[in-house]
Amino acid sequence: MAMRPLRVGMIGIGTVGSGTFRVLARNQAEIAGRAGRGIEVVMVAARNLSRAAGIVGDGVPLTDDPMHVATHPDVDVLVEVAGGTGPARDWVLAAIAHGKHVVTANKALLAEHGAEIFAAARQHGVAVAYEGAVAVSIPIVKALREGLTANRIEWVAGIINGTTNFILSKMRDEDLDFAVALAEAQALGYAEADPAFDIEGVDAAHKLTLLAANAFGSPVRFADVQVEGITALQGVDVACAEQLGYRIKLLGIARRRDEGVELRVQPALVPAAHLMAHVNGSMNAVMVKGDASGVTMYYGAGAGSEQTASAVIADLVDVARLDGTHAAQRVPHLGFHAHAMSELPVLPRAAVRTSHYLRVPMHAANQIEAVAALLAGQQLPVQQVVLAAERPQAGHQVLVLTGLAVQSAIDLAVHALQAHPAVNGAVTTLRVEALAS
Ligand SMILES: NC(=O)c1ccc[n+]([C@@H]2O[C@H](COP(=O)([O-])OP(=O)(O)OC[C@H]3O[C@@H](n4cnc5c(N)ncnc54)[C@H](O)[C@@H]3O)[C@@H](O)[C@H]2O)c1
Ligand SMILES: N[C@@H](CCO)C(=O)O
Repeated sequence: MAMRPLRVGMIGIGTVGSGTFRVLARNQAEIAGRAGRGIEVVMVAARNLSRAAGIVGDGVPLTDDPMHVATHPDVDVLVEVAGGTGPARDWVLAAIAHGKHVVTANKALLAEHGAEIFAAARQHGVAVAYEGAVAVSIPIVKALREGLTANRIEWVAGIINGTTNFILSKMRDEDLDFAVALAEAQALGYAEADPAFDIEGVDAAHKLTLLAANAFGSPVRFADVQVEGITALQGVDVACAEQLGYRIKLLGIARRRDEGVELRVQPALVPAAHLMAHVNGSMNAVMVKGDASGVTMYYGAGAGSEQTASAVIADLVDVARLDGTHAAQRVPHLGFHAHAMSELPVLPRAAVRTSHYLRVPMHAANQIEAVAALLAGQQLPVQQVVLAAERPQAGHQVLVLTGLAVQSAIDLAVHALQAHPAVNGAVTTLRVEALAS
């Protein structure tokens, strides 16, 4: 006997919701063939009901009350694609309490309330699936949680925000102004409702929180992520990085060290020859280093309507296949079973060890020696000290690439440089990431 369709209640029918509705309808037969049964949207909550009707047609009941969908007996699985954290937490917890599975693309919700939501889901034996929340079209949660389960994961690093990568690419390739590039990303549906989440690195930090938990078996720890966005990044550094053979990318990095884990989102220099340097526009890429697998790399769209729908629907297919199994027993929400998860100390900023780029503005030309002598006195491992190419308005600049050094040593060197009479203004520092081993 054919199984009855999986009945979906959806909250939000904007960029992601409308894409999900469209792809579910277009690929109905393939999706049902994979899921073992049909997947039907039976109810949608929207703010603007007439706009929603234009997307879903007459056949799907609409409401402006999300809680009605979250708790309705005809709904088997709640798809939360409205965004935000406060009300979304209430809807999701209500759905779980009513025995419903949840699929969400809302990384802010899970980064902030994941511990509570996953605990509730375990208690009620339901799934909370969130592939669409991280690097949308790339099945990276699945890769970490299922494909790489043999490994002790050493690090995860990547470009995990489409909007900022789009802006950086436009600034570099088309010399487009930051604000114009951001407006374009918003018009294309890539940016968060509040784009400060993208450009300040917060969205990438939300995603990194979920990746790190799946990689290391540690609870979601958003508050511990060191977060730096791209708003303070200057065009001159993009050009100077190019001169040195690097490109600047906003990276999320979670790395296991002997003393603890690094969790950080920062603009960083990546070697121009590295694959990561060639991830452009709204594309994302994630690298994972496992002790057995070695380095693996995943590439795909990082934002967009149907690109995110692809992941949301994959989660729905997983739910459709559960068929009465206790969801958290089949695949734990964060890759590890709850009893096997453990807190890991997070390294403070001062203890993070990487190579660094320094741009030192000088009063006069040809003052490389002054900078080199000062850095030698600081016992900083220096790999390269060169003059920046002449740029009108940029003044005289010396560029430095260091070897591996902890942040506290860099801070001391910058302090000393700042006090040097030959130095003319603020020294800029950025991390350099080899992303090699
Ligand atoms: N846009 C992307 O590329 C993308 C990718 C991955 C994840 N996400 C995440 O997916 C979620 C939705 O993003 P989006 O881009 O589709 O946003 P959106 O603004 O395009 O759509 C959200 C929709 O939800 C509706 N909504 C909000 N609050 C509501 C409420 N109380 N009741 C009924 N409807 C409500 C809004 O009116 C809007 O139509 C967010 O959590 C976002 O972070 C977005
Ligand atoms: N605003 C997000 C959407 C995808 O999560 C981004 O640009 O990456």
